[in-house]
Amino acid sequence: MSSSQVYLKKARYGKDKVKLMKVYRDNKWQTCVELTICLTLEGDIETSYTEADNSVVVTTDTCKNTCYILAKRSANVDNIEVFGQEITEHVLKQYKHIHVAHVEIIKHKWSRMVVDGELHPHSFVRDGEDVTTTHVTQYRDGNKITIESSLKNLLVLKTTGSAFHSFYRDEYTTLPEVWDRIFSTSVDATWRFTSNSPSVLRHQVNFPEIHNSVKKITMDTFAKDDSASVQATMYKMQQQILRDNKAVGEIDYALPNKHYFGVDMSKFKIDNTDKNLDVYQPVADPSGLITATVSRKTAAKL
Ligand SMILES: O=c1[nH]c(=O)c2[nH]c(=O)[nH]c2[nH]1
Repeated sequence: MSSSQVYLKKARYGKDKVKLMKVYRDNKWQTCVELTICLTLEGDIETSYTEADNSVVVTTDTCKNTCYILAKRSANVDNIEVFGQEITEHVLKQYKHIHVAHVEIIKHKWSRMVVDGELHPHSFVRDGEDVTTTHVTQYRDGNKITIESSLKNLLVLKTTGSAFHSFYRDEYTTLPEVWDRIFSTSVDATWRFTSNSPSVLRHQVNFPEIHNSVKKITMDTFAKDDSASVQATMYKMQQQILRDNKAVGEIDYALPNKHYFGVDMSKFKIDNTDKNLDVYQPVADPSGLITATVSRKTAAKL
């Protein structure tokens, strides 16, 4: 293939899996924040690919150093959307040929320990594999910024209060209708903010409060809803989140339906059905996968 037939359509590079821990010390009380960061850059970098011109390359090692140095200076490492913006703003100010900065941050969970019935000042426990994340993208063009944040891997289960019946049936359908089943899922929720004003996003949105609200609404709705299906329960979560969080423009959910099927004990003349059903087989795969995006008809007010 001659070189005239191809062109560099897209290019983006940087450092992934930058692991970082910051400890804030306030007299007796200490707080720790553990992050995994991916910082990637776009801009006038084509010649590094097409002409082996490294003069335009801000090294991936520099990207890593930038994360550590800004973490050292920042009072906001815990507030991942704001810390992400601090990094994107720095990159666009420092490197005039870089036009888009992406920062993806995963915040790992360290919850304060309760020891002898009291919160401990400097000991923490990983009490769940759920994480919060953000992806901040800042563009030189128009000073535009987008922020997409998530709650991931929140594993939940309820032993009743979930049914699934009256679904479409044809000659391919074998699933029995159920009025009472186990419902378990691993929540993956992603919500978006968009603004042409980075300073509005930075100063007028309480990002940690929104993370807490998404988690609380997800768990409250999951527990309280008399679920007709994963689809219907999910939509209730999304509606409530948009109702309570005016800065959020749109929210996606992806909920795997982690099946627990009753074990067939009829061969042993044991009734493990209906009211006698209490032994289940968790089935890792295949799992259902239910997704939806719920958006505002008019843009979020920011
Ligand atoms: O809540 C559910 N939604 C489905 O679409 C579905 N499909 C299925 O087999 N079980 C379920 N459960």
